[in-house]
Amino acid sequence: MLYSVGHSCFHYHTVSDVSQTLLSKATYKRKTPAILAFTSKTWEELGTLNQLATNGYQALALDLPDAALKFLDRMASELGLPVVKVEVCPGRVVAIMTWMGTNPGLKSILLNSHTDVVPVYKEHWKYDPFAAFKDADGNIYARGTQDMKCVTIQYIEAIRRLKAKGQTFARTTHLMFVPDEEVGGHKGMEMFINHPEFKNLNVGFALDEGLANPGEAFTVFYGERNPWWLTVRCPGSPGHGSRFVENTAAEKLRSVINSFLDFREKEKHRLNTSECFTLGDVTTVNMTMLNGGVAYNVIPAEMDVSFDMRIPPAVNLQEFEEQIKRWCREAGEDVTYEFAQKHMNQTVTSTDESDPWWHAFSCTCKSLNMTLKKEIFPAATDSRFIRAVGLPAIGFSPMNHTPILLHDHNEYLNEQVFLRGIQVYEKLVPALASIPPQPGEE
Ligand SMILES: CSCC[C@H](NC=O)C(=O)O
Ligand SMILES: [Zn+2]
Ligand SMILES: [Zn+2]
Repeated sequence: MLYSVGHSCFHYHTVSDVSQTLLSKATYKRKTPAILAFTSKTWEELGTLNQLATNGYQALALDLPDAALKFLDRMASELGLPVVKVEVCPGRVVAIMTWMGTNPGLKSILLNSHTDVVPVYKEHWKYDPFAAFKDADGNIYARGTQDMKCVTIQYIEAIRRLKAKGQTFARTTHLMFVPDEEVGGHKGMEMFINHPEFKNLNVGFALDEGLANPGEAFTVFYGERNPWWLTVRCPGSPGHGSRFVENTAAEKLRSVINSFLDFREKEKHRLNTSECFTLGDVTTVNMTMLNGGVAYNVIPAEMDVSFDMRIPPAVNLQEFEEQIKRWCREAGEDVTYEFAQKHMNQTVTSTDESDPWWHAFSCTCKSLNMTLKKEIFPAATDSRFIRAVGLPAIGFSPMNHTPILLHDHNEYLNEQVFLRGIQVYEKLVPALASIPPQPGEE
């Protein structure tokens, strides 16, 4: 499932990925790619891929997004499961395979995975990142081995084994495959979660992706930090580069950068000095883009800086924004900020043993001698949309003894770890799908 765009040999898996890179090419250079890439304007401005091709961008293999859906169709027919497909946005299809329970009135189990992956820097890979090469140690190298093709296939193979054994369960299990996660889920899960077809699924509990754990334990995620992406605009007085002009954009910019990065240092220190903190427990701030200036000797009328911030659920978001406002005020006159992403939902999923879903999940893992580490997910997954509508969701990718390599060069997963993961779902699905009716159900 690749888009190959001529001129460069990157591989893309969503239209947004294509547009995001094209935006950084000449015509759109003056604008901020990451911000534009999340507005509907982007794609309309760019036109269709055919138009791009006539403008010198050769777009190849455009039918390839269908390849994932064709693959899923084949899996569904092998499993003997019906598939429903919903085009949530033009060209963005959510596919759902449904294994009906014997008591379909009960809330269902959702096994979610995303079909897109992030691009690669091919030259930094030991093997072709789209060939799934397995080395002598059984390590399978490919983009998506950890994020999250492994989980998709583990779900499918677990269901295949359970069905082959002739098992049935009271609750229905849905396998859902969504596009767009890697670029924010706005044209995937965020759209679908409010779609009548989603409500029809009658979901009671969801599993979605997590992260590898380099040690013996398995990490499970019961909440996520909220992503805030913002650009701070620093206007100032222009003038000749040889003079001491008052009220310059750069002086304000310096103050803004210092405030944000001083805070970054404090949070880093908090993380490094506390035994019990993980990345999900502190706020990260990274300066990711810097814009401004037209010539060496022209003091610019504006300079802008962008930050990627990730805020734990326990932080008071109103107070946090007040702090940002203060930093802007302190930087000087007319310093403003605007959000490209501002997630505000701080719902976390219960991991109390009295919660029937968590109880079934954790007891099953215990029975498999798995140690679980409960954490807040440091980045953002589609689970945040599931939790935002009030449904419990656990982020879990059964990979222990595995370095965290998602989005990295040479992403790999060992076949033994992968195969064990199938066994894990082979136990988890029956446990979850057999939870007896709860008060208020039926
Ligand atoms: C703000 S939406 C961004 C979603 C993205 N998810 C996966 O990497 C992330 O950067 O966490
Ligand atoms: Zn992912
Ligand atoms: Zn990812």
